[in-house]
Amino acid sequence: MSISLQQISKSFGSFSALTDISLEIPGGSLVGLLGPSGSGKTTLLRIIAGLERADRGRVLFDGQDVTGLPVQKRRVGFVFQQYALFRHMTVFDNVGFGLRMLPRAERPSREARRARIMELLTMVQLDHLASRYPSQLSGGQRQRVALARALAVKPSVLLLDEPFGALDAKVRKELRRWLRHLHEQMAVTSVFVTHDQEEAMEVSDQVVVMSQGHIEQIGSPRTVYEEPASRFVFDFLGHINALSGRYQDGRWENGDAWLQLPGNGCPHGNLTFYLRPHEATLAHTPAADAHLPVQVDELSVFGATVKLELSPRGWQAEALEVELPREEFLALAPERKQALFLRPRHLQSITADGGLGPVLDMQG
Ligand SMILES: Nc1ncnc2c1ncn2[C@@H]1O[C@H](COP(=O)(O)OP(=O)(O)OP(=O)(O)O)[C@@H](O)[C@H]1O
Repeated sequence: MSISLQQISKSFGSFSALTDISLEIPGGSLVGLLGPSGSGKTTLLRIIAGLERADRGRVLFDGQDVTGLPVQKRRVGFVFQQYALFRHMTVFDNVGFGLRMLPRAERPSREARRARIMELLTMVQLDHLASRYPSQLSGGQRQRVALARALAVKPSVLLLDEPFGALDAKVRKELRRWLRHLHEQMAVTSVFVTHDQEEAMEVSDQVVVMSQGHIEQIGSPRTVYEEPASRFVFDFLGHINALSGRYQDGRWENGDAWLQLPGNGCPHGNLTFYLRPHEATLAHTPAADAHLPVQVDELSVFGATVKLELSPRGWQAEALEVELPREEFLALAPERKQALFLRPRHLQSITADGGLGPVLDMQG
């Protein structure tokens, strides 16, 4: 079932929560709505569900206008962060609840319901816990029951609002992979809300980045990360280091720090660069084209890349963060408090009006 949102706007009193949102969600895809708190993700999800009415615009399911249809008639399944399972019902009865509530004409027989429930419980790998009560399950298991329950009535659209938000990091990661896998099996059009970049990037076919009630960018995880359409997207997806200074004729300066940049494409005057942590190297001596003295504050020696927190020496910048491949880190063998030199490989310039300017690649 494809979903088409056409020029959706929604205000709460004088506050505009969504402004002119248009979005095409292909049938069978898994779309992540990503944005900071208050950007309108949940409101948009509720409008798709029919739990909230838009002030303007239309919602279409497979080309059919469902704008005026109430939630019960839209065949949507939900999973929320704190999905309250029925505490007095077993896992089996929780999953079967929606099926029992169907109008008599649509309700499957007792045997068919039982088969469907067991099929779903097997799919979420909880068939062995069918007779437990929610209080006897872990948080991750409860969310899997919630998901099985949402899928029981064969929804045409599955909506998930921060489904793993309340769980610890390890369980979240497991459930993400598992949701991806489940989605591949079921191919039900799914929209999920998250403010966690990693989650959106790992799970979604398409990411919709939202800010202040509008869409900043729609694209594959790779596109939004590698080709951000705006400064907001660049900033929001992953950590950035901001290097601000004065630029003239290819040379950028800030206190003792300077860069001799390729080309001469930036406007003279104040100029800020964004630098991703993995797009820089560190050395014991400055390079011919980069003199950015730093001191090592913290090292996080965990996994295939090593994260270093640095502070500038003799120039002004917020604390800097650099990620080095493990071999590069071992060859450099830096220690806390050690003085080193930072060399960017790839810089994104920011224009005076706050937009994205030219990208500069340092030679070599
Ligand atoms: N029923 C309501 N009445 C008044 N304001 C509301 C209502 N629902 C949402 N808002 C406001 O609309 C804005 C968008 O809220 P929404 O819940 O959609 O954001 P969100 O991106 O999902 O945020 P979060 O990640 O914190 O859940 C917020 O500023 C919120 O305070």
